[in-house]
Amino acid sequence: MGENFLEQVKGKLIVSCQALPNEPLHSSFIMSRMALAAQLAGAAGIRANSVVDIQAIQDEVELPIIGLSKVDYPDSSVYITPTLKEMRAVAATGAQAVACDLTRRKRPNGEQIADIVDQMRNEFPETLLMADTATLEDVKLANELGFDIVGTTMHGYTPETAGKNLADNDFAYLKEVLALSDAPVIAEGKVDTPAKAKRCLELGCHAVVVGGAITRPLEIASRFVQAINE
Ligand SMILES: CC(=O)N[C@H](C=O)[C@@H](O)[C@H](O)[C@H](O)COP(=O)(O)O
Repeated sequence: MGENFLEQVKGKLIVSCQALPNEPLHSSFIMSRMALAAQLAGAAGIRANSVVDIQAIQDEVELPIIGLSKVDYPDSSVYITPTLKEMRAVAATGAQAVACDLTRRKRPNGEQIADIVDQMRNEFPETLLMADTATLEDVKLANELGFDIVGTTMHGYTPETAGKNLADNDFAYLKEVLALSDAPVIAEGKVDTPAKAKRCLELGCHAVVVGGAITRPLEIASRFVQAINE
């Protein structure tokens, strides 16, 4: 299943279809239709949050899925598939890959990522593991733990990387990730134009994930309103 996923998305677009409870499009049905639009447009994969959304999307489209589960815990700022419980639940949907936060922040319940990875390899040997990283140190950790895919998902979204944008200086940070990572790199996070997506692939990324610029109309409309009001 895993190898096949990497083949299917190679050099292609993966569309992230996500809407949290506080967002206007929060609905598994709507996310499944977003995924259908992505499939009709020629995207090669979907990234989706929560077991219910993943299942709705699986019912609607044929595309392979990177699944995750965003959960807030009081004792940790890690929220993307933070514990073994969410990892198992997402893998059990049959999603081809499971993504989790791989920043070096403390995880909920004192869980250790190395233990989570060991357990997942035992229980779900077919499922690919994607590391959502923020820094080069995180990429090194992904190498050490043998993650199958490295994503730049958290770059710009941690206190350490706040204010940074993947596209800065013609993707200078992404180039460093590509040089360092043992695993195929998927560019993700603030890739908000077709030209940027194309550039990520030209630089050697295995695939590129685009989310908000395609599937978050509040974000898209706000950019227009802002530009007009400036
Ligand atoms: C930081 C975080 O929580 N990122 C999440 C990860 O799954 C999603 O909210 C993003 O939409 C996704 O990474 C795609 O990025 P963008 O929407 O910028 O194209």
